[in-house]
Amino acid sequence: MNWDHIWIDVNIATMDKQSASPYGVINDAAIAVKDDKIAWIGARADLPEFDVLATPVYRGKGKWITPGLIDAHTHLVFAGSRANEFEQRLQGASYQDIANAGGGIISTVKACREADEQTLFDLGRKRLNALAKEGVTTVEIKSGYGLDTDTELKLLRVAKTLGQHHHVDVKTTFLGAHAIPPEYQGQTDDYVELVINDMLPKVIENNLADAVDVFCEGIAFNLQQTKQVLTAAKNAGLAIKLHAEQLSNIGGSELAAKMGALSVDHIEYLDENGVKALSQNGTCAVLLPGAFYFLRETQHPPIELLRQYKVPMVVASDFNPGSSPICSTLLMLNMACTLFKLTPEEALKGVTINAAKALGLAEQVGQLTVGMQADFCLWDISSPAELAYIYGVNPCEQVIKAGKIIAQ
Ligand SMILES: N=CN[C@@H](CCC(=O)O)C(=O)O
Ligand SMILES: [Zn+2]
Repeated sequence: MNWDHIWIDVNIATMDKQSASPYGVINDAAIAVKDDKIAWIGARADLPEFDVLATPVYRGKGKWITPGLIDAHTHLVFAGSRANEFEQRLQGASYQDIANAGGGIISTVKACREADEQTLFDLGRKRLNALAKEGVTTVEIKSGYGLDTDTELKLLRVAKTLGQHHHVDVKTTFLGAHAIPPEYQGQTDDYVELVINDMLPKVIENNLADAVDVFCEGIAFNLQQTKQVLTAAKNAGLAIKLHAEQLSNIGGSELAAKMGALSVDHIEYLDENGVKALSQNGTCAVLLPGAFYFLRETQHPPIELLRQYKVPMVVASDFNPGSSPICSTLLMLNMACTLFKLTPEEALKGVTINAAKALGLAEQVGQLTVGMQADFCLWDISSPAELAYIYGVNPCEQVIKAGKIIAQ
């Protein structure tokens, strides 16, 4: 066998959906890499003969390998701080009160319009580095803090450039319909027209986005406006997804699922009809425990129904300055278990195999099987459940991205 390198003396949580064992575990395993792909994986005892003199062999000393983590929902390119709003909320103001008074998302919009690309890039790189250190190898980044054509394009360009300069793969999402900008107050339909007829064509022309998202909510865009944006995106051949049912239930998830959305995200207020729609259309449910925690929400997402209807559950950081200023995908595993009662295995699926599906990457990443991209991490843990159990001492010892060993 002619491989680039091999890992032995490791236990592997493959997250292989065909495996009968929890986490797809293979104990005393080996994994071989050729080019950017997994060339062989299995029990070490079954490892075929290979050229021992020509192939570097790395020993994991009994540690664990998992797929590289995937954060399927972030807003990590932004400028400014909203610590003042954090203080206001602690004194009793709600997230909606602050948004209605012209703060919230709009306050970050002002900061992003003023920031130049280099500043946004530097801020984004720091945050991407923080995620990467904890084993993240793929991340989704949304725009949505520009709300005018130039700034939306600027944010997407920065996100794309981050992906080109970093070993972490970046998928970009155009979220022009995130909030109504001050200059369009009271004219939401006109703003939607700008999103569809000016921003979206330029996003497409410059190949800046893989998907389109909308914040479908009482304080943002209604069902009809949401449908218009998602239809335009679909017609242009882009994937669609939705911020939905975060603060109320206005039926966005059902609409998006029926339109073939990859995912609906937040979904605290999702009801059984909505869950059924996700199940029937193969739409993922993206759970964002960081926002639930930071906004001290009380309405829990319908985890039991999602299980019952076998909807793939994804766990993501939603890293952003307003509702989830927590730049750690790993911490989300713990929060998904403590706040939403996911099992550690469900949580880990939520940042690997299911997160890959939510980004349309199920054939490339998210599980460790032959032919998949060689994105994996070596962890200093004694079982995979430890990734969700303990937080604060980074257990990520090594990252392999597309077959390359990344200096940690
Ligand atoms: N819910 C809408 N958008 C973001 C929050 C953005 C912000 O408050 O800046 C979210 O996913 O939570
Ligand atoms: Zn979000």
